[in-house]
Amino acid sequence: MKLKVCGMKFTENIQQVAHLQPDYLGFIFYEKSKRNFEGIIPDLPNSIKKTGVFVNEYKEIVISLVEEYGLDAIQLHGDESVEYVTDVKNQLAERRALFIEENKQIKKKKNQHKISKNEVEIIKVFSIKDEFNFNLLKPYLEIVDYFLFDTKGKERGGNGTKFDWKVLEKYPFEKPFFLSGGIGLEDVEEVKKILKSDLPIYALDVNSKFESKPGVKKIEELEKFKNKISV
Ligand SMILES: O=C(O)c1ccccc1N[C@@H]1O[C@H](COP(=O)(O)O)[C@@H](O)[C@H]1O
Repeated sequence: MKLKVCGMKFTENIQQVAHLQPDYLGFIFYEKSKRNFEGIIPDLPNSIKKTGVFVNEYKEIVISLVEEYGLDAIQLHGDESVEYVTDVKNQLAERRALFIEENKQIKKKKNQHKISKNEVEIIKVFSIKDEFNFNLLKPYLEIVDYFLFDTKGKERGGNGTKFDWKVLEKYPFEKPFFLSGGIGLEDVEEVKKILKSDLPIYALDVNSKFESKPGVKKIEELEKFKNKISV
């Protein structure tokens, strides 16, 4: 089971969490969030996918932050339409092809912008309250790599509350998804139960339930969680 730790903010804390070797580290690029990221991402092992979280952001800004930070994945956490996601995906692919071509010609070892080794993964978020119409996901199936299910709440994300995972029993697709929304150490048994189901859960996404304050993750608790879910 993959693990994504989201809402990273401070260098030392990022390095400590990276030491636990999660599969994804999330950086929120959303000014209204208490976890809005503005710093420099320290060097991370290649195994950790740097993920930018965006909420209805201008496409140009998404693309420029992907390049500035060498993001491996983008998590679209707003009301991004199929057209929006398709356009971002195409633009990222074009920029990548151009970058590779330029790099071949110039044979420069160092470039102004970083680029991920692989194509940028696209994770589209849908927030769930008590029920959900999974038909809404159909048009996204061809475009996105993963869905992420979070809990609908007052804030766009990081509400720290769980939705009723029973809703997922009606998930009709094979497309793998991230399970998110208020997951904490106290949920280990319930998490283990849902992981035994036939649902294509690809990763668990944790955030505010492992914080001492917004953006600061509790390392020992994260380590315990990681160990418990990987047994
Ligand atoms: O955490 C935030 O502040 C945030 C703001 C805007 C969009 C997404 C945000 N976080 C994402 O919310 C989910 C669930 O977090 P939590 O476990 O309920 O705290 C997670 O995917 C974060 O990426």
